Amino acid sequence: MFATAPLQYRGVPAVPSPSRVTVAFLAAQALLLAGGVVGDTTLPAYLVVLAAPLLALAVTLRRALSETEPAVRWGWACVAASLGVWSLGQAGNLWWEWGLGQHALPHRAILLLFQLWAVPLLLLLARPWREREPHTAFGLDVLQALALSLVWFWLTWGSLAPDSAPDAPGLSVQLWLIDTQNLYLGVGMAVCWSAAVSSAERTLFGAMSLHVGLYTLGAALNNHLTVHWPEAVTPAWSSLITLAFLPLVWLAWPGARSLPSPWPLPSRRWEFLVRSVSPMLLSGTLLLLSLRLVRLDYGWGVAGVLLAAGASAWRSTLAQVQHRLKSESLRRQRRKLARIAWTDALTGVPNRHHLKQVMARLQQPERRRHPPRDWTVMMVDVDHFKPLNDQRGHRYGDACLRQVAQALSGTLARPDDVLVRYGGEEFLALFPATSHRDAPGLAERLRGAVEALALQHPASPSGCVTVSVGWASHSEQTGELDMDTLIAQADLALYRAKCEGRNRVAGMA
Ligand SMILES: Nc1nc2c(ncn2[C@@H]2O[C@H](COP(=O)(O)OP(=O)(O)OP(=O)(O)O)[C@@H](O)[C@H]2O)c(=O)[nH]1
Repeated sequence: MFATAPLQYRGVPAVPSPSRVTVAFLAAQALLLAGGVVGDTTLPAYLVVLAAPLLALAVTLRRALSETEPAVRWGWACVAASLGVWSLGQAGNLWWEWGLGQHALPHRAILLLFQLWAVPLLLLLARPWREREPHTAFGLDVLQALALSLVWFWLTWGSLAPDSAPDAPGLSVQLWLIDTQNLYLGVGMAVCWSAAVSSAERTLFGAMSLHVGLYTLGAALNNHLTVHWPEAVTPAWSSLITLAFLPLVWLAWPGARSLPSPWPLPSRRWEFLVRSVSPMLLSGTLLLLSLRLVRLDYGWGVAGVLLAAGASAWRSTLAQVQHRLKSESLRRQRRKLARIAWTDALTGVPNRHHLKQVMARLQQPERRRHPPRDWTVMMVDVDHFKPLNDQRGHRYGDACLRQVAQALSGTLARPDDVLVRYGGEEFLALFPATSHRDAPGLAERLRGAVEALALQHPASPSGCVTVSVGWASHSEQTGELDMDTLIAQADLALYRAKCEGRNRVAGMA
């Protein structure tokens, strides 16, 4: 009987479930911020808002380390990196407002950190999933994602004075730009979610769609209310942005159940479309935003346009090169497979499939205009092969077959002559443009070549391995060539040679 109780590992502490951790976090947040435990000061709110992404960072990093699918591992690592940058921004906020007592817009560097949060997420969206790419393409993607974030930063905050108050005129336009950026990332994640194939991929993009979606909503509410209705936004309310990070804690928890998808499994065409378009996402968006930036800052705008154009040109060149290399290697593999498929593994001479190929080639239109007038087919069979196997073993029999095949091949003189292994110890030789006048001499050459090998055969009357050959010839004057009939006639002739005592040739004109 096997024990059915769950195994207990001594010394390993029980791992809490993601639901317990999330609920505990929310309870702690509620205790801190509601109930008047700490009043309405900003410090606890800032600490809670810093704790949530740090917790999500720890969980996603652990998930990245334990993930087995390389593409998904890379994805979780990107998420962890973005959470790290966001946490830095939040720490900056804390220092700015609580440490320095500033209540105007945060320092530019802090705003920049909140913008750079998007860089790893842009890279996550732009990677061609599961495809290996050269390092240069990745380097260019990193450069473009950075440039895109900087351009976005420029467009959002560039025109605003550093010391603007939270209710400065024109600020709401900037906030709409932030919303657009968050929405862009959220829609991107949802599209990737809809094209995800494996359950690990679906969990990653599903969790990120929830995270970015909630973050977009929370940030929009927070930012717009702060500008238009400042008294409504207490630190307790704005700390609810933590809700955006908790789905990551829940879903990225190693071993957590995978997220059920609201979409049906993607069709091959949709998956293909999303994966093919995503690498061009960065260049396209950078180009559009840089064109907008040109009006504000000509130099940087043009630099952005050039980077986007150069990167997409480089990418398409790489794609061309990769395509050429792949099709070249496919062609080589196809040739190799064809060689394997048409060659007899034991003797190394062509097999029966090859015979069909040869027949098709000889009857190609350009050949049909001047087809060979005469054809000869020969069936060659090793004599007394069964007793040879019985007395000397199959290994010796195989070695003899190999040598016989090589000797027979060696007698073929013209490029169109073919020798194939037709069955166990039976070979077929096809001689186009060979008439019944030349056939007996050729057949004798085949027989003699094997006899000359002088391979020991204790059960043969001659003491060595011999073959019998039956030949049949077809001439143009006798009508259309029917290869099956010709082979059947050569077989009959072989039977005659066997009956007449073996180690001889017999034919049918
Ligand atoms: N070692 C070896 N034996 C093979 C192979 N293919 C077929 N054989 C053997 O070849 C033998 C053919 O036997 P038979 O058809 O009776 O012909 P035979 O003994 O040569 O007699 P005759 O053709 O009448 O002279 C069988 O024992 C097969 O097992 C092979 O690839 N390797």
